Amino acid sequence: MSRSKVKQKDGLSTERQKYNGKHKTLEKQTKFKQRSDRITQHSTIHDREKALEKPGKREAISRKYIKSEPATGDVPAKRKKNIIRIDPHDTSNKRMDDSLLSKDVSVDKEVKLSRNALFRAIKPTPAILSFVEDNLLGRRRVIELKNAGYNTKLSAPLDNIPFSNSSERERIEENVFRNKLEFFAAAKVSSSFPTPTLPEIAFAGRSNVGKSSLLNALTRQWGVVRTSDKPGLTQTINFFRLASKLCLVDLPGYGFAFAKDEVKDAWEELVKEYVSTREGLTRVCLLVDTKWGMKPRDHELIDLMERSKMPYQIVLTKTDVVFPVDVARRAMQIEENLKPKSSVVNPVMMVSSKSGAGIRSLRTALAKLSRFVKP
Ligand SMILES: Nc1nc2c(ncn2[C@@H]2O[C@H](COP(=O)(O)OP(=O)(O)OP(=O)(O)O)[C@@H](O)[C@H]2O)c(=O)[nH]1
Ligand SMILES: [Mg+2]
Repeated sequence: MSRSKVKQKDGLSTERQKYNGKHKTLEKQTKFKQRSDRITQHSTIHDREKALEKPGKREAISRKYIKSEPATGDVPAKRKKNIIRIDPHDTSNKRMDDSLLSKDVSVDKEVKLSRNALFRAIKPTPAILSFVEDNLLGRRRVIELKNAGYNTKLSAPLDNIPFSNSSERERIEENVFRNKLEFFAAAKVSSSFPTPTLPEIAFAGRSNVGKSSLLNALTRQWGVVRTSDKPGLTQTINFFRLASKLCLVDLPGYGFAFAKDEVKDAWEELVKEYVSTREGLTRVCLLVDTKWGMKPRDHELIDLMERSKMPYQIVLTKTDVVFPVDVARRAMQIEENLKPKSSVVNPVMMVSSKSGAGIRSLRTALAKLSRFVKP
């Protein structure tokens, strides 16, 4: 046998071997597939039987199998789409008060806008504007406050430095407000008011306007009178004594507060009674939030004080949250509104218990009311 024939034979045998090998693997693969198909079929039937035993899952699983099973010829029925057609001329479903409501909202908006526009139209006089600037009232940057001598690290800065070189002011304040403020009585009903032995100055106003904070700032004793973010913290009439000079009275706020209506009404009645009948009450400081201005409840109290001839002083609070020009506008607006009133004490005072602006001026004005210190 020649070498080439041997090679050919060898080649043929290897090809056949290869073919046989391939054939065998194909056979193996088909067998394996058939067996796995049988297993899955078996397990499917087994699973389905199992699922049928569990009543809760029965429906869900059977739906799953129905989905996965090939369609057996019948075409699934098409689901009908629910189309809602709205007839533009049909008014049966329309709320009868729809048009009324929308009218109300628009009227409200108009009133609001016009009030806002009226406020913006107020042109503050140069005198008020320069007062606001000189006393660092209105929104300020920390750097400005630091440059003016405020200790911005304290929650209640001690003083408004620009006024500290007046010796008369210092003398008056030394005598009254450098004394330690002590809490001495709280009253929930008028019969338990303490006997009036000292001239009293009361702080009234809506809830959360900053009455308690102002008392702390005036006496430089942060924390003596409790304050809170939540309107309605002060719920009784609290009396504080400044040695034997003055009595400062923290009143519960009226208007919006986190309290039941009947409780709020009771506070309001108590405040009204105190303000109109209390002997020894020398001045009421009516606090008004600079941002929001006077509200109907403030006017109610003003009317009461006018009737009982009780002198009252308007104090704008939280001046640090609005622009200086708006502080000036608010002061002008209030002075203009209260022009016809006879018991109001002018001018309107402006303070910020947070930055300390205006505190010294108010302290001086109030110290003059003390029986022992004559200016
Ligand atoms: N930015 C700013 N916040 C202030 C100022 N004064 C008070 N606040 C904040 O206003 C909130 C209410 O202050 P309070 O002093 O408790 O107010 P109140 O009028 O005594 O409130 P009631 O006791 O609930 O009637 C607190 O979170 C104070 O920190 C202020 O001058 N500036
Ligand atoms: Mg309070």
